[in-house]
Amino acid sequence: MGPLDPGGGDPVPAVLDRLWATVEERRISGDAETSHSARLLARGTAKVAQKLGEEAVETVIEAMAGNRGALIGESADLLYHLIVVWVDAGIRPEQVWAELVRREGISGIAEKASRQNLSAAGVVKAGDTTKLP
Ligand SMILES: N=c1c2ncn([C@@H]3O[C@H](COP(=O)(O)OP(=O)(O)OP(=O)(O)O)[C@@H](O)[C@H]3O)c2ncn1[C@@H]1O[C@H](COP(=O)(O)O)[C@@H](O)[C@H]1O
Repeated sequence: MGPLDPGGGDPVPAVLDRLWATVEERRISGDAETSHSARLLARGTAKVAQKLGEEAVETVIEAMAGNRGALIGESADLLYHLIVVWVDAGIRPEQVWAELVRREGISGIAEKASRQNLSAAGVVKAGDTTKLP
C-alpha cells in the first residue's frame, strides 16, 4: 500500500502526503530558527494540540461568518496543524486514509445507532468506538 493508495484503490490528495513528509523531516532534522514546524514540535504535545484548537476555532468563525475566501485559508492552516499533530503523535497519513476508507458507505446515523445498541447491551461504553469491528 503506497502513500497515494489508502487501500481502497483511490488516490488521496498528494499534497497532504508531501506536507506530512516535510513536517516529519523537520521533526527529525529541522532547525527551530528557520522552520515553523521544528519550532512548534520542539514546544511539545500540549502546544501542538493547542495550535490545532486555535486554528479550528478560527475556521469555525470564518464558516459562521460566511467568509468563503478566509475559510479556505483557515482550512489550509487547520490541515497543516492537524498534520503537525499527527507527526507529534507518530501517526502516518496512510493510517487515517485507511480509517476513512473503512468508514466509506457506513452511514453516521446507522453507526451511532449500532454503538448505542452495543452500549445498552453492555458490550462497549458509549462513545468508545475502539472496540467496534
Ligand atoms: N502549511 C504550512 C503552514 N500553514 C501555516 N503555517 C504557519 O503557522 C503559523 C501560525 O501562526 P500563529 O501566529 O498562529 O502561531 P505561532 O507563530 O506559533 O504563534 P504563537 O501561537 O506561538 O504565538 C504561521 O507562522 C504560519 O506561517 C505554516 N507553516 C508551514 N506550512 C508548510 O510546512 C512546510 C514546512 O514549513 P517550515 O517547517 O516552516 O519549514 C512549508 O513549506 C509549508 O508547506
